[in-house]
Amino acid sequence: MSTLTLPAPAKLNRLLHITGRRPDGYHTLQTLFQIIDLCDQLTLTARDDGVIQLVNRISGVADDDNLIVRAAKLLQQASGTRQGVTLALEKKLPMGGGLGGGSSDAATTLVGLNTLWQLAFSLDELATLGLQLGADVPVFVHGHSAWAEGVGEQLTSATLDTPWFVIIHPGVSVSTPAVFQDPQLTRDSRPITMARALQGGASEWRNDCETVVKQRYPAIAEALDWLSQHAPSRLTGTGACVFAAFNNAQTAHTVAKAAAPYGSAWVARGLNTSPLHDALGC
Ligand SMILES: C[C@@](CO)(OP(=O)(O)O)[C@H](O)COP(=O)(O)OP(=O)(O)OC[C@H]1O[C@@H](n2ccc(N)nc2=O)[C@H](O)[C@@H]1O
Ligand SMILES: Nc1ncnc2c1ncn2[C@@H]1O[C@H](COP(=O)(O)OP(=O)(O)O)[C@@H](O)[C@H]1O
Repeated sequence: MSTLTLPAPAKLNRLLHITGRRPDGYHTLQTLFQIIDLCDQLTLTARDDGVIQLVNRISGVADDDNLIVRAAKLLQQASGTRQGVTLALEKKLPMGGGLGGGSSDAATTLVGLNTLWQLAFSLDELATLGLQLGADVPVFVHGHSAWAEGVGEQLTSATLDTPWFVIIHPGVSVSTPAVFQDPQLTRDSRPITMARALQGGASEWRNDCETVVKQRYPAIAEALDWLSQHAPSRLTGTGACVFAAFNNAQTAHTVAKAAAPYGSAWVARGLNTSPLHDALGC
């Protein structure tokens, strides 16, 4: 097997609480990550000359900064393998939208190359490597919806409901560092247990970044206010995407169609296991 074509799914933060700030400035979080069936697609072709080659560039991202190139180099270095890879990424997920596409692309690279290069790293080892690339990489490496703590790396698998989500990208780009630096950000939410999060009603199912993000980006506030007329709606991550859950596909498609004035809209199904892991049988 010298070529693998694999999905890199997106995630939603069904809730996101900020519980504190570490001495290094990073914020401690509690979040419920849900994997969804909206995916990028990555084709990895093994090569024996050690070269890591990217065939299609992402506009605005230097090749050496592309998370799939960084993930492949990291794994090559960690394993000492002399093998290389040609990487072809079909990008469907909006960048910087809080859907975790870049992190998921990196995770698919790590998990896919582990198979292609026959390295036998465990998922825990790959997740630890992936954390160097971004806080959201470990959940995609483990491939299950999860309760996350710390900066998102302390994971407990969780089984969530699997509704159809309407996701709207209001077309603005959110600066994650600016949101986390905002003096008005709520950063003292009381830590809760996973059981409480899963049972919790509307008061727990909130995103602490939302107030600050709505103030800074009126287009996001407008999309949230509009979507909230149809179902309870929230921001994912630090945005820019907002989402709401529906219990049937038809209603979700009707709402997504009507969302056009507020941005690009998608319908995606909530999942508990990652299509990446389904594809590899792991
Ligand atoms: C908050 C989440 C939830 O999923 O947002 P999204 O990225 O998905 O929107 C993520 O954990 C984001 O993690 P990650 O994507 O690795 O964050 P980065 O872009 O590297 O963070 C940019 C900057 O935001 C701040 N930052 C980020 C994460 C965190 N837990 N505390 C922070 O204070 C830091 O200043 C950091 O330098
Ligand atoms: N393969 C990649 N796909 C997406 N973004 C990437 C990739 N490689 C590097 N990046 C950079 O990572 C940033 C965050 O990407 P992404 O994970 O899509 O957003 P978010 O963290 O908001 O969910 C992008 O704005 C881009 O500059």
